[in-house]
Amino acid sequence: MKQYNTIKTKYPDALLLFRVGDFYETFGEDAIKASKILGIILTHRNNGGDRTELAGFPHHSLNTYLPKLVKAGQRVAICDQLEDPKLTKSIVKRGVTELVTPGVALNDDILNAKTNNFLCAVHFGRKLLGVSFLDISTGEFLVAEGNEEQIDKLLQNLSPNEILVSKANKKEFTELFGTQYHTFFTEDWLFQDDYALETLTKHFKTNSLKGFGVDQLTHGIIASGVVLHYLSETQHRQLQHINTIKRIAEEEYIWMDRFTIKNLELYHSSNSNAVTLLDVIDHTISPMGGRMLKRWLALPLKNIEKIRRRHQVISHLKVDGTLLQKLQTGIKQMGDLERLISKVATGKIHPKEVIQLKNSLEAAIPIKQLTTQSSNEALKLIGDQLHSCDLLRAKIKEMVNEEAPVNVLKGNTIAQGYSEELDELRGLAFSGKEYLDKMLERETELTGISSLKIASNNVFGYYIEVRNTHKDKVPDTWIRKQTLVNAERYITEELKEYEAKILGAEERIQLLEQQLFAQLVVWMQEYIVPVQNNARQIAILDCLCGFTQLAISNHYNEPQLNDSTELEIIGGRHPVIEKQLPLGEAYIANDLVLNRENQQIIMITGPNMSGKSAILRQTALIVLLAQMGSFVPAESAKIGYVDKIFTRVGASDNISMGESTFMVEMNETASILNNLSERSLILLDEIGRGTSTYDGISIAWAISEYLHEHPARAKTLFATHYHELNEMASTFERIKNYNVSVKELKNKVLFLRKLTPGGSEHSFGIHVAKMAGMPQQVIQKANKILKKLEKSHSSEELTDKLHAVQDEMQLSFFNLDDPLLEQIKEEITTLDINTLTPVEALMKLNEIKRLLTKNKKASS
Ligand SMILES: Nc1ncnc2c1ncn2[C@@H]1O[C@H](COP(=O)(O)OP(=O)(O)OP(=O)(O)O)[C@@H](O)[C@H]1O
Repeated sequence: MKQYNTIKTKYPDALLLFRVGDFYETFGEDAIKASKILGIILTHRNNGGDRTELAGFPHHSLNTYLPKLVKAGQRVAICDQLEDPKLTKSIVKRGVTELVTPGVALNDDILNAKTNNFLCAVHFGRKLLGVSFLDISTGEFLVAEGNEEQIDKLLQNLSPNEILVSKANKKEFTELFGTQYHTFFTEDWLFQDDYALETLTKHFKTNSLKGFGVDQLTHGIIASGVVLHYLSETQHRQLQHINTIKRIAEEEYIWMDRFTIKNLELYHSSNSNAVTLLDVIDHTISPMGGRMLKRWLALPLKNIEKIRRRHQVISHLKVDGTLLQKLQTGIKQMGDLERLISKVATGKIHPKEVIQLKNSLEAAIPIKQLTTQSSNEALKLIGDQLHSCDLLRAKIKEMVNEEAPVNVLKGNTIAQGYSEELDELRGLAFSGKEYLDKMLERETELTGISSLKIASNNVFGYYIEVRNTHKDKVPDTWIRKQTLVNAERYITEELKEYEAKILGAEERIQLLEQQLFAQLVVWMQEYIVPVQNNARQIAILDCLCGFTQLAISNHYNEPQLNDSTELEIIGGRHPVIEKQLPLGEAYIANDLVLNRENQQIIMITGPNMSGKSAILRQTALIVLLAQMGSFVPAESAKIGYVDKIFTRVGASDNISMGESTFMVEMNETASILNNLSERSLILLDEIGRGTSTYDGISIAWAISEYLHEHPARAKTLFATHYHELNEMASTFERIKNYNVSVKELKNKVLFLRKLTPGGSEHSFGIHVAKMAGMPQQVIQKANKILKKLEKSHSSEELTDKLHAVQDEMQLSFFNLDDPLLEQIKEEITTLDINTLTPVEALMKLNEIKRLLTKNKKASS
């Protein structure tokens, strides 16, 4: 226990698995936790009067229990016996050989094949935050920096399994990013620029980080340094596969904030059973392809050329079905190249996996041939970049047995014919039977005993057994070892010698196989870079083949990307909803045009359940799919590439805890209005409905007007129940009204789901209530109340009032030509909010106030 306690104090935050003989034991608090998580029995033992809890499991079950502990969010320190207990008289030496945490895992049972397992660190700088992501199982190492929103978005997109934050920023981190992540709060001193730079340059064996193009990211570098430091702290020191660090070049990708990622249900859904976009579009067949697709979804491109290249490959493969099939057959035969080669680097690969690696590389050969011969440039490029790894494959073939076991100690790993010494020893060990048969024959003849038998047991090894009837014929040189009822067992000098030779040979074989295998693994490390590159090319190819499959099976078409700012979708569909409809029900396709000239904002009205949200979301998803490089669920689509997608859903659809839901809605919307660009696509779904009708209409009106008047003229779809907003179209030239049509049949509503020009008169909420099976009395009463209300608050009255306000206020900020207001506008627009402290902001406000009051006094 003294030894245990000394080791435990070094790992206070981890659950310590303490090897005792054939068991891993846990004590005290750890035992209570382990027994709960693993469902193993909790016992007690008295320890010099103190009662200690105890729970353990057999050491060979580590692979079963460890993943459960890590998946439950535990950091697990594995403490092993560092010497052979037989060779020591005192207490056996023990030490922690690995610290497994949710973000640092190499074990296949912990990892999810199609998902990266990122360890992340977030550094809080004075103005910016730095972030770094590292997947030790694949070798990817990424870095970025930005404001809270940008970091938040990256965290959402890359879903790290563990985040390291300095203790000093614990509160700040939880306030900004919530509590949904596994976090580990580390010592503050680690977050230092010089220490980080030293850690990184030492690892990469470079003088600076210039070569990686990340030397300017001071905060990102600090975060990256912390991540690398953590790896050594968790006893991971063989990291040759982490050979580069890449900046996440956010400016190259569509910007989506976290609300948008959530609202569009790209890869998570608030309802865990719901189907996400990823579920529908993922037709990849290799683990690395699956991981790549997630990355593409998180980071859709803006570069038209790059996007087109992906589309061209899909067009090509769609026509050449045989090529597609052949490529996919090849990809299917591959293991997880990326993770296999990482295991080579970390020295954790086992013989069977080496064979898998070889077979995977072999499967790449026909793929290389097929693609290099292709007339498609992008496919040809993939082929050219695939490395055939001839030497590596040949060496594995020569050295490792095709049927090699998982555990090298099981023997038969090194192929026959590779090592003369090994072959000789094997001959000796395996020719034993023949040797014993000969010995038996000889002794039978010499002694004249016909029923002699040679066998072995664990107690005294090889023996000769003589039945009692022949006892008296036994030579004097034999030594009696055991007496049975009907027989006696003897050993002889020759048998003992033979035994020693065999046992020696077996031990030597084991040692030699281990040595040779270890040498091979070290030799294989030369191939880390080419194999990693192959994995990347195969991942890209897998994604593109998957997109082709998707286009074929779901009838997607090629979108036309251009650098205009216009969006024209003909016959567009929602990729997820169309797959969910009951059998026989067809999804109704819709056309939609948005541009900055005459149709910038579309107000979509229509009853509940008519399909407003579906149109909004499908528009964003079609753009997103197109810019990921996929075909789209539409007859045709012309897309002026988009650089930001914002979506906001009215509060009652998006109930969040704690903060007022309306407040949340307004916060979210404010951040859109502050980040508009000419290429933004904005989807507002029922914004304003979280408050009273008048409040809601006023806010929705003001937001739409702001968007209309803003010089960016961002393309916007606004779904709303407030048909009063239809009035805006008469004043604002780029606002157009549409409705999702329904047909009224004798008090019933038939959803036509067609987007048609023009506004709609009322909301049909009561019809939907009726459809939902609300009792008849409730429906009748609601109808009566509605009629009364409509009489007393006619919506015409309301819209007249709105017009009056409009004339009076000339709300538009941008049309004001008062020189003082011009000056204030100038002041405000040139402010750099990012660098402003709260006090400076107050002072600025005070200054503006003074300007205004001075002006007022002067004019009075
Ligand atoms: N074009 C379509 N073709 C077929 N079914 C559709 C279509 N659009 C929507 N639906 C179906 O109608 C349901 C309701 O659509 P949606 O949520 O878009 O309505 P909504 O008008 O936004 O309703 P609410 O105002 O109540 O939020 C969808 O879940 C889907 O099942």
